[in-house]
Amino acid sequence: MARIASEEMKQRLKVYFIMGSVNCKKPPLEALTEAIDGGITLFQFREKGSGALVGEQKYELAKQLQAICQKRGIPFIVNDDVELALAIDADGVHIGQDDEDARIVREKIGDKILGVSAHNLEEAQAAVAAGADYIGVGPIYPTKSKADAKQAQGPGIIRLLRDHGIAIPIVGIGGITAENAGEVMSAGADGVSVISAIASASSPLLATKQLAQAVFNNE
Ligand SMILES: C=C1C=NC(C(F)(F)F)=NC1=N
Ligand SMILES: [Mg+2]
Repeated sequence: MARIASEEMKQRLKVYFIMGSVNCKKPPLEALTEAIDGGITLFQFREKGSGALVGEQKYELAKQLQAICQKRGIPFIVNDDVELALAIDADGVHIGQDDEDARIVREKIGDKILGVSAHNLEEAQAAVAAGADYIGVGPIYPTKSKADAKQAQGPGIIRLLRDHGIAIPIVGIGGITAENAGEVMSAGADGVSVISAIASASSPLLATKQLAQAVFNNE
């Protein structure tokens, strides 16, 4: 299997749903099914925060969510946990600046998708050099989903990266909703990623449709 092409990565990043059991109003399997029906293009399993599952329970939930994604042709990305990603043969991993070094992770996962969080130009340049397939840039707006989130930077950070020649696929993250997704895309992002906008919606199906509409109206 070869590395994912940049163009395909950009298409996959359009409507990127990130979720774990602690984020969901509905049962996780239901929330994911509705999000897929609503048009997400990529999924990340992020089992993190107080009350998150660990060990066997985390493994089982990952397998169940992965099975739903595989049936519907949605790539399955695992956050942080490279060993879990390898154990279940996930489609990729996402790592932050405080996780394992991106170069080491790239060696471990071969041609699987590698996403790296970046908060500034230096981190973005380092992620490109390490062989990332995409970078997650943010938090764009204030977020409640990540307890240790950095200061929100606004969509201008994405424009700054593009103006400084960062051409790698970029997904914005942090407090993104159907209302502000358009300006994130206009700033030069290839897509938007969300947790609570879909996971805590009373209708993840409707929330996803509205978010997808905002993204595709501003491609
Ligand atoms: C902290 C994160 C930052 N960005 C992303 C993504 F949207 F996938 F790029 N995922 C994360 N878990
Ligand atoms: Mg991390």
